[in-house]
Amino acid sequence: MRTAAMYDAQQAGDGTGDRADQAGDGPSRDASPGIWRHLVAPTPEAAVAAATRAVLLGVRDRLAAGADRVTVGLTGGGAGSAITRALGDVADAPWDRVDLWYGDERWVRVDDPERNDAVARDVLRRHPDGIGRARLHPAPQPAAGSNDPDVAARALAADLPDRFDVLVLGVGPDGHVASLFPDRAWAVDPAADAFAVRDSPKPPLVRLTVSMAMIRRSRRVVLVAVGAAKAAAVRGVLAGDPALPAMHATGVESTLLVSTA
Ligand SMILES: O=C1O[C@H](COP(=O)(O)O)[C@@H](O)[C@H](O)[C@H]1O
Repeated sequence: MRTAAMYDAQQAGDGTGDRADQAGDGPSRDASPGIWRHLVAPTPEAAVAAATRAVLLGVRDRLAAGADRVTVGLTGGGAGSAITRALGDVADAPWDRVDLWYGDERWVRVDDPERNDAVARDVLRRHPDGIGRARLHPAPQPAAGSNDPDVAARALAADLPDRFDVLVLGVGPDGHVASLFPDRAWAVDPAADAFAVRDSPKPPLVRLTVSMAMIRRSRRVVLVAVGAAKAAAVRGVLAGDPALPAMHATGVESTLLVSTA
Protein backbone atom coordinates (compact mmCIF):
# COMPACT_ATOMS: atom_id res chain seq x y z
CA MET A 1 0.00 0.00 0.00
CA ARG A 2 1.27 3.43 -0.89
CA THR A 3 1.52 5.70 2.12
CA ALA A 4 1.22 9.48 2.28
CA ALA A 5 4.97 9.71 2.96
CA MET A 6 5.77 7.68 -0.18
CA TYR A 7 3.50 9.97 -2.17
CA ASP A 8 5.33 13.04 -0.84
CA ALA A 9 8.73 11.55 -1.68
CA GLN A 10 7.63 10.88 -5.25
CA GLN A 11 6.12 14.35 -5.61
CA ALA A 12 9.32 15.98 -4.40
CA GLY A 13 11.00 14.87 -7.60
CA ASP A 14 8.28 16.26 -9.85
CA GLY A 15 8.33 19.55 -11.67
CA THR A 16 5.10 21.41 -12.25
CA GLY A 17 5.75 22.90 -15.67
CA ASP A 18 4.29 19.91 -17.47
CA ARG A 19 0.91 20.61 -15.89
CA ALA A 20 0.27 23.93 -17.59
CA ASP A 21 -2.21 22.23 -19.88
CA GLN A 22 -4.34 21.29 -16.87
CA ALA A 23 -5.35 24.90 -16.39
CA GLY A 24 -9.09 24.22 -16.02
CA ASP A 25 -11.60 26.96 -15.50
CA GLY A 26 -10.92 27.91 -11.89
CA PRO A 27 -10.75 31.55 -10.86
CA SER A 28 -7.41 33.27 -11.31
CA ARG A 29 -5.41 34.85 -8.52
CA ASP A 30 -5.69 38.21 -10.24
CA ALA A 31 -9.46 38.08 -9.73
CA SER A 32 -9.01 38.29 -5.96
CA PRO A 33 -9.35 41.70 -4.39
CA GLY A 34 -7.16 40.43 -1.52
CA ILE A 35 -3.64 41.46 -0.69
CA TRP A 36 -1.11 38.76 -1.53
CA ARG A 37 2.15 38.54 0.37
CA HIS A 38 5.07 36.10 0.31
CA LEU A 39 7.29 35.62 3.34
CA VAL A 40 10.44 33.52 2.98
CA ALA A 41 11.39 32.11 6.37
CA PRO A 42 15.01 31.06 7.06
CA THR A 43 14.04 27.79 8.76
CA PRO A 44 11.01 25.51 9.06
CA GLU A 45 10.67 26.60 12.69
CA ALA A 46 10.58 30.26 11.65
CA ALA A 47 7.96 29.47 9.01
CA VAL A 48 5.76 27.71 11.57
CA ALA A 49 6.21 30.61 14.00
CA ALA A 50 5.29 33.17 11.31
CA ALA A 51 2.17 31.25 10.28
CA THR A 52 1.18 30.81 13.93
CA ARG A 53 1.52 34.56 14.51
CA ALA A 54 -0.62 35.23 11.44
CA VAL A 55 -3.39 33.01 12.83
CA LEU A 56 -3.29 34.68 16.25
CA LEU A 57 -3.31 38.12 14.66
CA GLY A 58 -6.30 37.15 12.55
CA VAL A 59 -8.17 35.98 15.66
CA ARG A 60 -7.37 39.14 17.62
CA ASP A 61 -8.18 41.48 14.73
CA ARG A 62 -11.52 39.82 14.19
CA LEU A 63 -12.50 40.15 17.84
CA ALA A 64 -11.26 43.74 17.86
CA ALA A 65 -13.53 44.37 14.88
CA GLY A 66 -16.50 43.33 17.02
CA ALA A 67 -17.04 39.65 16.16
CA ASP A 68 -18.47 37.46 18.90
CA ARG A 69 -16.61 34.39 17.74
CA VAL A 70 -13.83 33.66 15.27
CA THR A 71 -13.84 30.86 12.71
CA VAL A 72 -10.48 29.24 12.05
CA GLY A 73 -9.64 26.50 9.55
CA LEU A 74 -6.63 24.32 10.33
CA THR A 75 -4.64 22.06 8.05
CA GLY A 76 -3.12 18.62 8.31
CA GLY A 77 0.33 17.62 7.12
CA GLY A 78 3.75 18.34 8.57
CA ALA A 79 3.80 22.12 8.87
CA GLY A 80 0.07 22.27 9.56
CA SER A 81 0.42 19.95 12.52
CA ALA A 82 3.38 21.96 13.82
CA ILE A 83 1.27 25.14 13.61
CA THR A 84 -1.55 23.50 15.56
CA ARG A 85 0.94 22.40 18.23
CA ALA A 86 2.42 25.92 18.35
CA LEU A 87 -1.07 27.38 18.79
CA GLY A 88 -1.49 24.99 21.71
CA ASP A 89 1.50 26.63 23.39
CA VAL A 90 -0.26 30.00 23.38
CA ALA A 91 -2.19 30.11 26.62
CA ASP A 92 -3.34 33.71 26.63
CA ALA A 93 -5.32 33.86 23.38
CA PRO A 94 -9.13 34.22 23.59
CA TRP A 95 -9.61 30.54 22.77
CA ASP A 96 -13.06 30.38 24.33
CA ARG A 97 -14.29 32.51 21.42
CA VAL A 98 -12.72 30.40 18.68
CA ASP A 99 -14.31 27.67 16.53
CA LEU A 100 -11.94 25.28 14.77
CA TRP A 101 -12.45 23.17 11.67
CA TYR A 102 -10.10 21.40 9.28
CA GLY A 103 -10.00 22.40 5.64
CA ASP A 104 -9.88 18.74 4.73
CA GLU A 105 -10.16 15.40 6.44
CA ARG A 106 -9.24 11.87 5.55
CA TRP A 107 -12.20 9.49 5.30
CA VAL A 108 -11.07 7.29 8.18
CA ARG A 109 -12.47 6.68 11.65
CA VAL A 110 -12.03 9.36 14.23
CA ASP A 111 -9.65 7.20 16.29
CA ASP A 112 -7.34 6.65 13.27
CA PRO A 113 -4.00 8.50 13.64
CA GLU A 114 -4.25 9.36 9.91
CA ARG A 115 -7.06 11.80 10.72
CA ASN A 116 -5.93 15.38 10.28
CA ASP A 117 -7.81 16.41 13.41
CA ALA A 118 -6.01 13.82 15.56
CA VAL A 119 -3.40 16.51 16.25
CA ALA A 120 -5.96 19.12 17.28
CA ARG A 121 -7.77 16.71 19.56
CA ASP A 122 -4.47 15.85 21.23
CA VAL A 123 -3.49 19.51 21.58
CA LEU A 124 -6.87 20.56 22.94
CA ARG A 125 -6.75 17.72 25.47
CA ARG A 126 -3.28 18.76 26.64
CA HIS A 127 -4.19 22.41 27.11
CA PRO A 128 -7.62 22.43 28.78
CA ASP A 129 -7.16 25.99 30.06
CA GLY A 130 -5.79 27.29 26.76
CA ILE A 131 -6.73 26.15 23.29
CA GLY A 132 -8.79 23.41 24.96
CA ARG A 133 -11.45 26.08 25.46
CA ALA A 134 -11.89 26.40 21.69
CA ARG A 135 -14.71 24.48 20.01
CA LEU A 136 -13.47 21.82 17.57
CA HIS A 137 -15.84 20.79 14.79
CA PRO A 138 -14.69 17.35 13.64
CA ALA A 139 -15.58 16.37 10.08
CA PRO A 140 -17.88 13.32 9.85
CA GLN A 141 -16.27 9.90 9.95
CA PRO A 142 -17.26 6.61 8.30
CA ALA A 143 -19.65 4.79 10.56
CA ALA A 144 -21.98 1.85 10.44
CA GLY A 145 -25.16 2.99 8.73
CA SER A 146 -23.61 6.22 7.36
CA ASN A 147 -20.71 5.15 5.24
CA ASP A 148 -21.31 7.41 2.26
CA PRO A 149 -18.72 10.17 1.91
CA ASP A 150 -21.08 12.25 -0.25
CA VAL A 151 -23.63 12.29 2.56
CA ALA A 152 -20.82 13.13 4.98
CA ALA A 153 -19.64 15.98 2.76
CA ARG A 154 -23.12 17.48 2.81
CA ALA A 155 -23.16 17.19 6.61
CA LEU A 156 -19.75 18.84 6.73
CA ALA A 157 -20.93 21.64 4.45
CA ALA A 158 -23.90 22.22 6.75
CA ASP A 159 -21.59 22.47 9.77
CA LEU A 160 -19.08 24.83 8.14
CA PRO A 161 -19.22 28.53 8.94
CA ASP A 162 -20.37 30.98 6.28
CA ARG A 163 -16.71 31.78 5.90
CA PHE A 164 -13.42 31.23 7.67
CA ASP A 165 -12.00 34.29 9.34
CA VAL A 166 -8.57 32.67 9.12
CA LEU A 167 -7.81 29.57 7.05
CA VAL A 168 -4.44 27.83 7.20
CA LEU A 169 -3.60 25.66 4.20
CA GLY A 170 -0.55 23.45 3.81
CA VAL A 171 0.77 23.39 0.25
CA GLY A 172 1.63 19.93 -1.04
CA PRO A 173 4.69 19.28 -3.25
CA ASP A 174 2.29 19.16 -6.21
CA GLY A 175 0.64 22.46 -5.26
CA HIS A 176 -2.43 20.91 -3.67
CA VAL A 177 -4.25 22.61 -0.82
CA ALA A 178 -6.78 20.95 1.48
CA SER A 179 -7.69 17.88 -0.64
CA LEU A 180 -7.86 19.84 -3.90
CA PHE A 181 -5.24 18.25 -6.13
CA PRO A 182 -3.99 19.31 -9.54
CA ASP A 183 -5.13 16.88 -12.24
CA ARG A 184 -8.28 16.28 -10.23
CA ALA A 185 -11.72 17.83 -10.39
CA TRP A 186 -11.07 20.58 -7.86
CA ALA A 187 -12.87 23.32 -9.71
CA VAL A 188 -15.93 21.54 -11.08
CA ASP A 189 -18.53 22.45 -8.48
CA PRO A 190 -17.98 26.03 -7.45
CA ALA A 191 -21.33 26.06 -5.61
CA ALA A 192 -20.46 23.39 -3.04
CA ASP A 193 -18.73 24.42 0.18
CA ALA A 194 -17.47 20.87 0.74
CA PHE A 195 -17.35 17.67 -1.23
CA ALA A 196 -15.99 14.14 -1.16
CA VAL A 197 -12.82 13.26 -3.06
CA ARG A 198 -12.73 9.62 -4.11
CA ASP A 199 -9.54 9.59 -6.16
CA SER A 200 -6.94 11.38 -4.06
CA PRO A 201 -3.47 10.77 -5.52
CA LYS A 202 -2.14 11.02 -1.96
CA PRO A 203 -3.42 8.27 0.32
CA PRO A 204 -5.96 7.74 1.62
CA LEU A 205 -8.01 7.70 -1.56
CA VAL A 206 -11.19 9.07 -0.02
CA ARG A 207 -11.28 12.43 1.70
CA LEU A 208 -13.62 15.28 2.54
CA THR A 209 -12.52 18.75 1.57
CA VAL A 210 -13.71 22.32 1.51
CA SER A 211 -14.15 23.67 -2.00
CA MET A 212 -12.16 26.39 -3.69
CA ALA A 213 -15.22 28.64 -3.43
CA MET A 214 -15.21 28.19 0.35
CA ILE A 215 -11.48 28.82 0.50
CA ARG A 216 -11.82 32.01 -1.50
CA ARG A 217 -14.57 33.36 0.79
CA SER A 218 -12.13 33.24 3.73
CA ARG A 219 -11.14 36.59 5.11
CA ARG A 220 -7.49 35.63 5.54
CA VAL A 221 -5.67 32.71 4.01
CA VAL A 222 -2.29 31.57 5.31
CA LEU A 223 -0.53 29.22 2.88
CA VAL A 224 2.38 27.25 4.29
CA ALA A 225 5.01 25.52 2.16
CA VAL A 226 7.88 24.20 4.25
CA GLY A 227 10.86 22.25 2.94
CA ALA A 228 12.79 21.81 -0.28
CA ALA A 229 10.13 19.42 -1.58
CA LYS A 230 7.77 22.39 -1.86
CA ALA A 231 10.17 24.66 -3.80
CA ALA A 232 8.74 23.81 -7.22
CA ALA A 233 5.19 24.38 -5.99
CA VAL A 234 6.17 27.74 -4.53
CA ARG A 235 7.80 28.73 -7.84
CA GLY A 236 4.66 27.68 -9.66
CA VAL A 237 2.44 29.72 -7.35
CA LEU A 238 4.70 32.75 -7.70
CA ALA A 239 4.62 32.33 -11.48
CA GLY A 240 0.82 32.18 -11.38
CA ASP A 241 0.57 28.63 -12.71
CA PRO A 242 -3.22 28.14 -12.97
CA ALA A 243 -2.89 24.35 -12.74
CA LEU A 244 -1.91 24.62 -9.08
CA PRO A 245 -4.80 24.78 -6.62
CA ALA A 246 -2.54 26.72 -4.23
CA MET A 247 -2.31 29.55 -6.76
CA HIS A 248 -6.07 30.08 -6.53
CA ALA A 249 -6.28 29.84 -2.75
CA THR A 250 -6.66 33.49 -1.82
CA GLY A 251 -8.45 35.29 0.99
CA VAL A 252 -10.77 38.26 0.59
CA GLU A 253 -8.76 40.49 2.92
CA SER A 254 -5.33 38.97 2.66
CA THR A 255 -3.29 36.01 1.56
CA LEU A 256 0.05 35.18 3.11
CA LEU A 257 2.33 32.54 1.63
CA VAL A 258 4.96 31.45 4.13
CA SER A 259 7.67 29.29 2.64
CA THR A 260 11.25 28.24 3.26
CA ALA A 261 12.26 28.70 -0.38
O1 LIG B 1 -2.73 15.25 2.81
C1 LIG B 1 -2.61 16.39 3.17
O2 LIG B 1 -1.53 17.11 2.75
C2 LIG B 1 -1.48 18.53 2.81
C3 LIG B 1 -0.03 18.97 2.78
O3 LIG B 1 0.69 18.25 3.77
P1 LIG B 1 2.26 18.47 3.94
O4 LIG B 1 2.71 17.42 4.91
O5 LIG B 1 2.88 18.31 2.60
O6 LIG B 1 2.44 19.88 4.48
C4 LIG B 1 -2.24 19.03 4.01
O7 LIG B 1 -2.30 20.42 3.99
C5 LIG B 1 -3.64 18.43 4.00
O8 LIG B 1 -4.41 18.94 5.08
C6 LIG B 1 -3.53 16.95 4.16
O9 LIG B 1 -4.78 16.29 4.12
